[in-house]
Amino acid sequence: MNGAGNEILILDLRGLDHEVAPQDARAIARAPGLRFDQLMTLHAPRRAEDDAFMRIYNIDGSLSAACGNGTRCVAFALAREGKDALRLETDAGLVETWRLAERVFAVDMGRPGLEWRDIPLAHEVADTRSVALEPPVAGAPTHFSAVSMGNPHAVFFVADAALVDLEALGPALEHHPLFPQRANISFAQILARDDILLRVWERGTGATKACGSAACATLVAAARAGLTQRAARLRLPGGDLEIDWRADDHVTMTGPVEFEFETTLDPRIFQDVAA
Ligand SMILES: N[C@@H](CCC[C@H](N)C(=O)O)C(=O)O
Repeated sequence: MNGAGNEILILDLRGLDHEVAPQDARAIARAPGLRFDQLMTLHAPRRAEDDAFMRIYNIDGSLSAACGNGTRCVAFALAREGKDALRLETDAGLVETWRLAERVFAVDMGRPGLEWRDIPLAHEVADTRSVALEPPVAGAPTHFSAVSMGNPHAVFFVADAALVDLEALGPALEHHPLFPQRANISFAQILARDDILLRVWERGTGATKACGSAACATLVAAARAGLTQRAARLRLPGGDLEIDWRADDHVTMTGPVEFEFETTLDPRIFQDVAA
C-alpha cells in the first residue's frame, strides 16, 4: 500500500506467534517486487480493548515506534474487515484511527515530546525549539527544532526546500552525534501560516515521498516557532497531509491511502539471505 506515496508493506501475523527479526525485514526489503519504505507487522492485540499490536521496521531492519502513513494504511487494510475506527498499539503507545472517506483516514498520533530527553538528544539543551547543530555540517542550517512523535525528528527551516541536497545532507544529519538514536531529518519551507512544503530523509530508510510523523513534527515545530497556526497543510513530494495540533495537545494527521497489491511471502527470500 502507500500513504501519500510513502510505500508500506503490511505483513499480517495476527494468527501466528511469530516475531520478525531485523535480518528478516532486510531480506523482505531486498526480495524482488517487494519494495517498501516501512514494513508494518500486525500482531494479535495484547489488551482486550485494542484491535491489533503493530511493529514498524525500516529498510535497514531497524525498528521505529511511530509511522503515520503506515498507520493509515493499516487502518485501510483493517477497514476491509468492517472496522472504520481502530485502536492500535505500538511500542510508543496507543494510536487511534478513523475513516473520513473511502480512502481517506485520520490518525491521532498522540502528544509530541518536547524535552531534550524525549527526542532524545545527546545532551541537555535549554530549548528544543532552536538547537545549535554542533559540530556543524557543511551545507546544513546552523539550528534546528527537535520533536518526538514517538520517534526522533529534527526539523530544519529553509528558504527553499527544492534547493536542499537531501542525498548529501540526509545521511550526515541522520547520524549526527547529537542524536544517540539517529533522527528523521526534515527540511521545511513555510509557504503561508497554514501551508508548509516538506522534504524528508527518513532514519533507516532514506529519502521518501512522504513521512507522516515528520509532517506532524514539522507542524509542531513551526507552530512553536510562531511561523504557522496549529493546523496546516503539509505538501510532500507524494501528496498532501493535513495536520492539526489540537488544544488537548494531541496531533491529528489526515491523508490518503492507496492499495497496490496483495501477495504471500515466498520463504526462499530468507534462504537467499542466509546463503
Ligand atoms: N514513514 C513514517 C516514519 C517511519 C519511521 C522512521 N523512519 C523512523 O525510523 O522513525 C511515517 O509516515 O511516519
